[in-house]
Amino acid sequence: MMDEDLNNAGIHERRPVKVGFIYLKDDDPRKATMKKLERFGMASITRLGSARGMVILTPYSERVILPSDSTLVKVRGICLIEGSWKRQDRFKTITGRYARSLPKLLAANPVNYGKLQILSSVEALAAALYITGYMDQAESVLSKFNWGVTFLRLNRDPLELYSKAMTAEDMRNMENEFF
Ligand SMILES: C[S@@+](CC[C@H](N)C(=O)[O-])C[C@H]1O[C@@H](n2cnc3c(N)ncnc32)[C@H](O)[C@@H]1O
Repeated sequence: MMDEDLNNAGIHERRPVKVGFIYLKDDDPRKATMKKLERFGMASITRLGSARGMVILTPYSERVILPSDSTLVKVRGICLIEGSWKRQDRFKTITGRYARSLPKLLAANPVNYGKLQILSSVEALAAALYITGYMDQAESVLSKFNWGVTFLRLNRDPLELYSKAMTAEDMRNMENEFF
């Protein structure tokens, strides 16, 4: 491999996973976690059409995210649905070819602290990044929130284990170990 190719390969490896979000404008924009990441240049609003080509995170997907989705995530990017949990009817039907749900985790954000599965968008994003091997980016997005580090602390053991799951069945068994 030529030096230039090696450099390009290195740059490609270091480039962060692309992060998008479908913005339903349900919540106060000052509180929406994806709007905050947008201000830091770490996420951008995505139209539904483009989002369908990304890995959409939704609790309604029957396919759980797995470590083997790492390349898919790198190539396609991750898309959150930034809407209110109180208006789930609005995002129930949003899905796509690469949609994934997350295994069970605890929320650490002040609105839903300690609740299972009711994650904020940034927590869901960080979990997906962690499970697929992008731990640095997971820490980096959470670092913008003063409770972000608590999410990793609260879920450290399950996340470590989930990041070794080979199959959806493995993942289910692992979830049962914790919750
Ligand atoms: C309902 S919104 C609420 C966002 C909140 N308003 C905020 O400021 O972060 C949370 C989003 O995170 C993702 N998410 C949360 N929990 C999830 C889970 N268990 N599985 C997959 N995605 C999840 C989904 O994209 C979901 O729409």
